[in-house]
Amino acid sequence: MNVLDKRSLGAGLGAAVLACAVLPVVLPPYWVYLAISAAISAVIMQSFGVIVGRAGVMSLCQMSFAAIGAWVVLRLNVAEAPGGFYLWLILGGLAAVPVGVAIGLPALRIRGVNLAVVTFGFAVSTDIVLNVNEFPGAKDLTMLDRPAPFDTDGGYFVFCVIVFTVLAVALGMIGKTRLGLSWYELRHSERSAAAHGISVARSKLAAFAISAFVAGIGGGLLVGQLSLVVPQNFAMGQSLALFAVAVMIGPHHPEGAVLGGIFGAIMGTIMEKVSLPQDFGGVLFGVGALLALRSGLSQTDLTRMRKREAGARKLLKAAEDKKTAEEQAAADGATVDGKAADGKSGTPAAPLVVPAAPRPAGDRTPLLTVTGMTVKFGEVVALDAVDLTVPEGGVVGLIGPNGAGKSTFIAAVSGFVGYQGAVELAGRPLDRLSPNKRATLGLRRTFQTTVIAPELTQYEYLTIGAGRRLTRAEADELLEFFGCPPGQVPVSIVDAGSRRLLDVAAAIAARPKVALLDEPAAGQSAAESLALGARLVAVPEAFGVSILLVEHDMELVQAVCEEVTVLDFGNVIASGPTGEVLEDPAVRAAYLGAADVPAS
Ligand SMILES: Nc1ncnc2c1ncn2[C@@H]1O[C@H](COP(=O)(O)OP(=O)(O)OP(=O)(O)O)[C@@H](O)[C@H]1O
Repeated sequence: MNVLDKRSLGAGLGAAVLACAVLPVVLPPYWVYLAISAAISAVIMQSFGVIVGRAGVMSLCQMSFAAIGAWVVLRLNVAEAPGGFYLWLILGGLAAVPVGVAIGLPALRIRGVNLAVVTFGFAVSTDIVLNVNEFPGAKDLTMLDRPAPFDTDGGYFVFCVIVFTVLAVALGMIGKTRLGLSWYELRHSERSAAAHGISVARSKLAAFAISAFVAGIGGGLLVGQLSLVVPQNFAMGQSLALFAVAVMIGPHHPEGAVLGGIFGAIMGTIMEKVSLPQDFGGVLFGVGALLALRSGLSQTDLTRMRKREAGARKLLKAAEDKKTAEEQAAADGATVDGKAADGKSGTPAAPLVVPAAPRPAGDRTPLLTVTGMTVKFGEVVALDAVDLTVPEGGVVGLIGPNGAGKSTFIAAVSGFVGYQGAVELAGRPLDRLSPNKRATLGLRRTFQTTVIAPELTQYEYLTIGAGRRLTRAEADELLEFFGCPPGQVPVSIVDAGSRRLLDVAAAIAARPKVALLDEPAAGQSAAESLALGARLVAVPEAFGVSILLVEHDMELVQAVCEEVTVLDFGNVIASGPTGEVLEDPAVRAAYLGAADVPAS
């Protein structure tokens, strides 16, 4: 846990203790009652925080999960089950979990508005079922008695704050795990998550399960407040209003959940005081949610990000100063291929090195073997029986003009696109495996368009990529090796070129057998591209990772790749040692144009 987290935890616990000590004493009884409602709403908000705020799933049925928690608590109360309220509360949360998983299943195939409709459908069904079947104890008014010492309103407020705090700490800890970080990645790009070996299905279902548990606890707490609940307490309109608050405020951060809880609980009273209809509060939430959806970030995300960015800019500045000094020293001593580094903002020191000479292919063991790879998109034959091998410890290139099929090749080999043919990694056939399974077996890839969650720091992104918690030293070594900004710097202020390098670093962090890199030099200056080349050449020895490089930058390809395969209209038109292939008249004619090929 870093210093910032400890500070936030201290501040959060301090605020909770203060609220418990002061509010029940100074507030009039009605406001203490409202404070309980706010604390319970804050708990339910945390369930939105997991599924909406972190995983980015549009779930409109959280109050239905809360209703399940409430139903179980009341049922156990009527049955006078052993264990008492505390145990019943947990059982209510647990009872919501399988339902959460069941509702999460459609999320594996559909997303966005369609998924929102499915979850809303569940909310409507729950509404109907609840209205037809009363809650246990409603008929004969079997009320729930709050347990001592939390039996007074003031005491129950303290209990609700304790439950909120325990959940907030637990969710904060989950948020730091790879599962928690993967939710942020899912929110922005499911394919990136899969490429990092994350099971999208498992990760989404876990988010549904945990959010349902938290909502179930919230429902049970509501029973403790009201002694008996009615269907209207869990109406679908409630889910909608709280969803809007969640999107607007961002309850995946505790301060957002508290704010959301307070808004949710007191908005009605405020509207009444200013003589506006109560529903007007919902309209305000809806407008706020629309604004947040447009920017893609909630209010607490933005506030936290600004804070983090302010601190990180100093680190970036220091890195830039260091880079300038290194460039100056290098410029005093030598130039690279006659070109000067351009000092692009936000990119830290890229060592100005002359690229390593290509190494002979030798008789190395084939590590990745692709045979007869054919991919068709309708009438378009994107790949036609392509063979390619990446040897152990090798860096090989895949080049070709725009539309030749290079990205399709990477997509097919990594399991994102269906194909005919065979892919073997270290002798193991991969053809029936999903992208995330291929990734966990040691086949990583990067994308031409890099999508990295801006909420993450670079350290956190490396953790996702590595599939395990890296030591600070390991992470720093990787970032330095690839010339990325310091690890604490949030992705939100890292420039596009550096994000690509970070993506490569994250792929290598997992120490896969083979990394498929799709145009990693795009967005880099000429000097940065050459520096990247020197790094890629060193990757097999430094990290034990072989590389397939897709690039348009011929100087980089020539400097880095011992062998190269050329595609044109999905067909291999040449393959072999880089120098020979680039001299091939067929390659020059079909693809490069003589003027583009640097003399070797
Ligand atoms: N999802 C898709 N649906 C239909 N056609 C596709 C799809 N993806 C790629 N293609 C087609 O397959 C062919 C190969 O495209 P691909 O993106 O693999 O080429 P590329 O060599 O990576 O090009 P570039 O260098 O521009 O990235 C192109 O004709 C492209 O239009």
